[in-house]
This record gives sequence, C-alpha cells and structure tokens, in this order.
Amino acid sequence: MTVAILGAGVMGEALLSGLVRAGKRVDELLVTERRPERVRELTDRYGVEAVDNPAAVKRAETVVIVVKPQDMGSLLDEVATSVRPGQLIVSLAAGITTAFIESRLPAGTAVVRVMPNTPALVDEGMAAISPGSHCDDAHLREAEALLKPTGKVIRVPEKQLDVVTAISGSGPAYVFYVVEAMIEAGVHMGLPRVTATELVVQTLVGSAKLLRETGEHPTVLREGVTSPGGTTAAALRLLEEGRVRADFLGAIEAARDRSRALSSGQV
Ligand SMILES: NC(=O)C1=CN([C@@H]2O[C@H](COP(=O)(O)OP(=O)(O)OC[C@H]3O[C@@H](n4cnc5c(N)ncnc54)[C@H](OP(=O)(O)O)[C@@H]3O)[C@@H](O)[C@H]2O)C=CC1
Ligand SMILES: O=C(O)[C@@H]1CCC=N1
Repeated sequence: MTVAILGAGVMGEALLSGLVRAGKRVDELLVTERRPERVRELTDRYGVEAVDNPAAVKRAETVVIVVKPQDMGSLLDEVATSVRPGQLIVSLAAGITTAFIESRLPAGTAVVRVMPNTPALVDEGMAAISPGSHCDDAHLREAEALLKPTGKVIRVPEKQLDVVTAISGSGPAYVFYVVEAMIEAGVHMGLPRVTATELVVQTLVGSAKLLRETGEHPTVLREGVTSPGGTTAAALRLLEEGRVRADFLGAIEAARDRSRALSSGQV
C-alpha cells in the first residue's frame, strides 16, 4: 500500500524516517518537495522516489500532507482533481480543520487530522488524531497504524486539537527551552559546557522515566526532591515569585490561540 508524503520538511521527514525504520518498503513510499536540493537530500538519504504533488496523489492509497498551514490551500487546489474515492487523506498541519480540507476536495473524501511531535524522530512521538466527517473506524485504524511506529497515538475530538497542538505539538520546544536555560545556568556558575549538558540531559531523561514508570503525580515526585529547608525549596521559591507557572499557562494559551488563528487563514 503506497503512502505519499506531501511536503517532507522537519515533520514530514520524521514520519518518513519512522516508516523506513519500521520496515516499510521504500518502493511503497513517495515524497514531494518544492526545492530540488531538498529532493536530492531525501532521495540520497532514504532512496525514496520524489514526484510532483498530483502524481503522488494519483499513485498513493494514503496521502499525508505535511506542508505549513499557510501552504495548505494552494496545495489542496493543486491536487483536488487527482483525489479519488477510497483514498485516505491525513493532515499533520497545525490549525487546519478537517472541514477546511473536505471543502477543497471531492465530496465524501475521508480526512484524518493529526497533531504529532518531533520526538517521533526517535520513536517517542506523541500524536493525537481526529476523524473528519467522512471517516469510519477503519480510516482511524489506518492513521493509527501509520503513526504507531513513531510513538504513542490517541484519539481526541477535533475541538481539542488546538489545545493538543499547544501542549504536545509545541511541547518539545518548551522542554528544550528549559534545558537551554539550565545548561546556561551551569555554565554561568563555572561548569564546563559539556558537563552542564550531560547533567541536564540525563536529569531530563531520568525525570521523564520516573514520571512514566512510577505513574506518580508530578507534585509527589517534586516533593520527593524538595528537602525541608534545602536547595530545591530555595530554587522553587524564586520560580514561584517569578510567576513561571502562570507564564507557562499564558504561553500555552498563546499557542492554542495561534493554532485557532491558523485555522481561520491568518498568516
Ligand atoms: N515541526 C514540528 O514540530 C511540527 C509540525 N507540525 C506541522 O507539520 C507541518 C510542517 O511543519 P514543518 O515540518 O515544521 O515545516 P517545514 O517547513 O520544515 O516543512 C514543510 C515542507 O513542505 C514543503 N512544501 C511547501 N509547499 C509545498 C508544496 N506545494 N509541495 C511540496 N512541498 C511543499 C516546504 O518547502 P519549502 O521549504 O520550500 O517551503 C517544506 O520543505 C506544519 O503544518 C506544522 O503545523 C505538526 C506538529 C509538529
Ligand atoms: O510551531 C508550529 O506551528 C508547529 C505546530 C506544532 C509544533 N510546531
């Protein structure tokens, strides 16, 4: 069953590489890209065939669209006449609703909207999927099978997807931001950068495993680190005074609002 990935940038390549790692035959994959140098990179790296958008849609059973939300309208217009009954269209674009995609494609086209994230590159992705109005359970299972090799997949109502985008879609960037800040703090206080980086990355991996493997509430785990009158309490006090928790809420609301704005065509 041929899968076409339209727009293989950061997220499209994460999916492509995951499918290849999971043993998907390269002759059952197609990619499309705008720039010839990007096409060469992908064909050299994966041995995958690159074609134009209408050709990819004609030859594939499943079409995965991974262009930026701002490029979605023109791409759908370009491929609409190539879409045929029975095909599944999967969109990974932030903000773009299944209703918008359906309105640009032949009546009755099955569309699944996905919000993935970049840890898919190491098979630890988090993806949430929602059905369009012409999807049945088989379509959702097909989308799940496509994404499962690169991490976890959950089903959510589409009205939750803007918040999902703000939490897990953009989430890795918030985590990397905190990691950067902790490394810089270590360097500021005299640690070699390589030492600070090793300390922070292993602390992050260890804390994530602790959360996942114990299933404990994060508050309980944080209390376990916070000795009475100790170092952690001193640091957390400053974070609370700096309203960092409230800032996270505001930042994630801003991401949700941006996802909503993208759905109404704001560039
Ligand atoms: N990056 C992330 O962490 C996540 C991204 N997403 C979603 O994935 C989508 C892609 O994001 P991302 O990978 O970061 O962006 P990129 O810009 O890296 O990838 C998009 C790619 O599509 C290409 N492209 C644009 N228009 C066309 C076209 N008409 N035909 C073929 N290729 C085209 C772009 O080419 P060019 O460079 O020339 O513009 C680019 O290489 C977005 O909709 C985003 O919302 C979702 C979750 C997480
Ligand atoms: O920043 C963005 O718009 C995309 C969607 C989620 C993560 N990256």
